[in-house]
Amino acid sequence: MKGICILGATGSIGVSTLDVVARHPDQYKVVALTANGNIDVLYEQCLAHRPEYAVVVTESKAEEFRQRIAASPLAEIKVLAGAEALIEVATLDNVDAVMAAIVGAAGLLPSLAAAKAGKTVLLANKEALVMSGQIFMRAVSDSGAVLLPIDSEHNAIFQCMPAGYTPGHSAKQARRILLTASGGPFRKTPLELLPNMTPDQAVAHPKWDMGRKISVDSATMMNKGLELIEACLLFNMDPDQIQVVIHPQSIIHSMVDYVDGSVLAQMGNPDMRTPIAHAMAWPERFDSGVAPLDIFEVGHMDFEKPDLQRFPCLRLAYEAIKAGGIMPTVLNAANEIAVEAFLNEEVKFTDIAIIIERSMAQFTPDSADSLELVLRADSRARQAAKSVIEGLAA
Ligand SMILES: NC(=O)C1=CN([C@@H]2O[C@H](COP(=O)(O)OP(=O)(O)OC[C@H]3O[C@@H](n4cnc5c(N)ncnc54)[C@H](OP(=O)(O)O)[C@@H]3O)[C@@H](O)[C@H]2O)C=CC1
Ligand SMILES: CC(=O)[C@@H](O)[C@H](O)COP(=O)(O)O
Ligand SMILES: [Mn+2]
Repeated sequence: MKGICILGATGSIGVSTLDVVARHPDQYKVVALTANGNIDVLYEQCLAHRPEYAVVVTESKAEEFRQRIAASPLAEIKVLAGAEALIEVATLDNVDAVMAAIVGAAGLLPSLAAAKAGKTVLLANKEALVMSGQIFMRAVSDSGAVLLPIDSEHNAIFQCMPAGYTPGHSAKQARRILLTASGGPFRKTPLELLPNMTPDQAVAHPKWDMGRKISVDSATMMNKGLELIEACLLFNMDPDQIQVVIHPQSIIHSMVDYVDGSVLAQMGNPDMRTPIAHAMAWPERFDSGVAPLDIFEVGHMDFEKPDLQRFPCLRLAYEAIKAGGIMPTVLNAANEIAVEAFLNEEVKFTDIAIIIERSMAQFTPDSADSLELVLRADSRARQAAKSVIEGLAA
């Protein structure tokens, strides 16, 4: 029996993870669940899964949650508050696996703590890896942690790697990765209409049901930019070895091209329970609840080159990873600020790329060799992006 801690339990990945956990009560026991402030969903999850710990990051919500728990049949659950508590539960002795599913930079410190503690890290929180890069990968190799990709493309690539492959290493006979992308909701939208796209239109992903931030990232294709950087780190490849391919059906979740000309692909219905179950059962397999793929229903599959004029965020991500140093951290931080402003209707959809580009222009690719340097770059980039937004509004 493995103990699991789910960071970001109340989000889209967290809910899918608990769905998989519920199918395998003989293999997984929920030790800890965490939320930022969504205590209604957290309460229902506690009722269903009876964790030892529940963490609510927002202090006022944590107090409300404590009172609700105390007056319920769940009184034995220990309720912790604040961001420090995320680290505490991610490193508990009886936690074997940590699902890193907090959105954005807020997930970095607990995910990194899990890696340093030698846990099996099920990594959905791509922003944590993009912003910390080699620091994260070194923490994994130094501690002997097991790092398993949850992001559908990276999980697919991992499945297409040779037997015995460990993330972070080169697979010598693999010469290229074909990283698939749906193209998002605006793949065919006339360019002149893009500035008018609303948050509701941007989060209406054609194939995947996800949280709001990653859905906007898919619409700008910054999601693919972050995934490009994630793939360079996880599979030890140069950005030039990674070809982004728009595949609107989202049935192939990525491919690996080998030196002998073989191209291996992983396919399946677009449902995150597949990569989650794959990683949770690895190196075995177990049921995810996902229906078998109806290949006749799929009928045919299309592939297109991404248009960098339509998707400037993808170009910015290539520039950031090629520049190196703190630039991926800056890219990620500026994107988080820009997406938040867009979701709050403070800036236009097309301003997202402008904000990131103008923020990046204020930085040089200085060293990102320590956590302190990364956190400082993250904070400075957020400030830069906020100043750009003020400039746009003026
Ligand atoms: N959704 C998907 O299909 C996929 C997601 N991913 C990645 O997985 C991660 C999670 O995505 P997704 O589940 O869609 O996101 P959601 O927005 O649905 O969920 C985010 C989770 O993080 C919590 N959270 C938000 N802010 C904080 C904070 N400051 N401190 C602590 N916890 C916080 C939320 O808590 P609360 O509910 O209380 O606000 C919630 O549990 C992202 O990094 C995303 O890129 C990767 C591939 C696919
Ligand atoms: C499910 C998943 O892994 C997402 O990251 C997905 O890839 C988003 O779709 P896009 O290809 O549109 O970014
Ligand atoms: Mn993905």
